[in-house]
Amino acid sequence: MLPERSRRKQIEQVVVTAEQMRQIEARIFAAGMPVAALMEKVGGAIARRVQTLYPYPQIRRVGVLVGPGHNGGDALVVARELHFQGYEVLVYRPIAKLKELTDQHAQYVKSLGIPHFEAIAPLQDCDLLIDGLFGFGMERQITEPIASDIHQLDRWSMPILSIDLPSGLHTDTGEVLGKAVKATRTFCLGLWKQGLLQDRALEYIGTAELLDFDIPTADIHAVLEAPKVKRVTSDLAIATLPLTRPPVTHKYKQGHLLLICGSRRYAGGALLTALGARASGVGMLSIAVPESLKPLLNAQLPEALVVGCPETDNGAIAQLDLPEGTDLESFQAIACGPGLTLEATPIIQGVLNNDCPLVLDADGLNILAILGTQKLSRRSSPTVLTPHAGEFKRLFPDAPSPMQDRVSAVREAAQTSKAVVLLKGARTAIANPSGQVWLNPESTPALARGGSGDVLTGLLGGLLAQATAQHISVDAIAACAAWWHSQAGILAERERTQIGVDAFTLTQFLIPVLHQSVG
Ligand SMILES: NC(=O)C1=CN([C@@H]2O[C@H](COP(=O)(O)OP(=O)(O)OC[C@H]3O[C@@H](n4cnc5c(N)ncnc54)[C@H](O)[C@@H]3O)[C@@H](O)[C@H]2O)[C@@H](O)CC1
Ligand SMILES: Nc1ncnc2c1ncn2[C@@H]1O[C@H](COP(=O)(O)OP(=O)(O)O)[C@@H](O)[C@H]1O
Ligand SMILES: [K+]
Repeated sequence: MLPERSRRKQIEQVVVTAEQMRQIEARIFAAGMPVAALMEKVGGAIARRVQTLYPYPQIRRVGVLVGPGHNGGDALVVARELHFQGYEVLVYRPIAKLKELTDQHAQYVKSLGIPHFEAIAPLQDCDLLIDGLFGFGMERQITEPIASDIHQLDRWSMPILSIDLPSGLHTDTGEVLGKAVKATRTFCLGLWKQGLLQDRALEYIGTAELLDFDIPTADIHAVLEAPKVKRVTSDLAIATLPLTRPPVTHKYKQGHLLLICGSRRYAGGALLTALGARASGVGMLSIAVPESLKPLLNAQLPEALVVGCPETDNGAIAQLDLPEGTDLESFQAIACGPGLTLEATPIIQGVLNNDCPLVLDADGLNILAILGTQKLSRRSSPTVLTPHAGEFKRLFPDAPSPMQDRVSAVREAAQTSKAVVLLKGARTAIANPSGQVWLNPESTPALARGGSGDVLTGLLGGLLAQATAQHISVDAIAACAAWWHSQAGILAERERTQIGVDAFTLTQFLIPVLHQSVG
């Protein structure tokens, strides 16, 4: 038996599809756990949590939405338990034919005098709704009259608690199947369902939490073979950070990062990338910028080695002018792209042909889209691409749309390009060429602001440079950078409101949030 804390840490990292959850459940039932006993255990846990969050008598009237499957069965157990705790419970049951176990619960609940309604209107005056219409068995579009009834819920103002996932969402892709419940809270049962970590599901989920019901870890491992989908938990990210150094070391042993960024037109991008890199703790930071940006960078980052490069007429880098005795392979990592403009194409060609771990962002990606991602498969060092959805579509026009199933999109992009791909968004998704996917579970729309991606590029470059000697996988480093970046956004939002998180401010929260997270 794993100690509770360690078990909790492990299961918080696991992400499953509906099919994987079915297989895990099937193993538990085959081993002898009665289905009815598990439903009782799950329903009981939900009911206890409801009583904590929505205590009687502040909340008196609870409407329970019951579907035909075991999601509805769970909801009926909750209905019964809340009834015995004094709540006034009403059941909405739009589908008459129920699965056997669900039907038994429905009969018993009815026998207790809890009213059942086919229409939604009688639930209008409830203080709380519990949504047990459909869970991971949701398999087709929601049709009338249920679609209109769910639509009606949007006009009501009481909180809605969804069991497992908001009814109407596809468990894996987060797609709305016709119409979906907009929950205030979601209690995800047992293991995180992949759909809850997809951008397009976010406005339906509300505050999500995992309700553990003691799935044996052996069953999880038996079903989830690598490559897996993992949630980037704080524990995972912190374990990847270069937090402690050996007592005897020197700056070049702590990684040397080269940033190549900026143009006369986009000076700020270079600065934000550099400030992100600074926070990473990288031992040595070199920054190649057009000559005219050198004074700005020197003034803001006195510790960095700023390399002023010859410029094109428009103020882009015309060629890299590295110091005598230095070439691109002298660095542990190179990060380039922010603010370069398309005139820097020869520079990108140069870094692609070199053997050094590489992060490409912004114009680096726009140039790569023109050159073609096939170029990457010839590289012997790792490449990380950090596109937002627009850049992603230009780079990978044949991949699934990043606006839809982001897990499939990022996985296919990494497999075809042989790069680690970090697809930015509300829930950033990262994949490596072997199909491993990481999903960053927490962030804030405060980050949807010009320049915040540049900060991530510098931060990631700095982490990559420090990790090259440590044999940490590049996708784990990218996941760690995404986690750190969004946690800084969350802290900055808390202290400064959502509109107070400009990209420069974000850089100022990278170290405080780390300090807070690692204690
Ligand atoms: N055995 C148990 O007691 C456990 C139950 N759990 C609960 O069971 C749920 C999964 O149960 P089920 O597999 O029964 O599936 P669901 O309860 O999610 O729904 C399946 C039922 O809905 C019907 N259905 C699907 N889409 C429909 C649509 N668009 N319109 C009308 N009907 C539709 C199906 O024909 C089926 O009868 C989980 O989400 C969870 O709530 C598990 O979480 C924990 C273990
Ligand atoms: N709605 C959102 N919720 C959370 N994070 C977001 C959201 N929108 C954008 N972000 C994050 O903000 C950053 C924006 O990066 P990017 O689009 O490259 O902007 P820029 O190029 O202006 O720096 C990414 O890290 C992305 O994940
Ligand atoms: K549900």
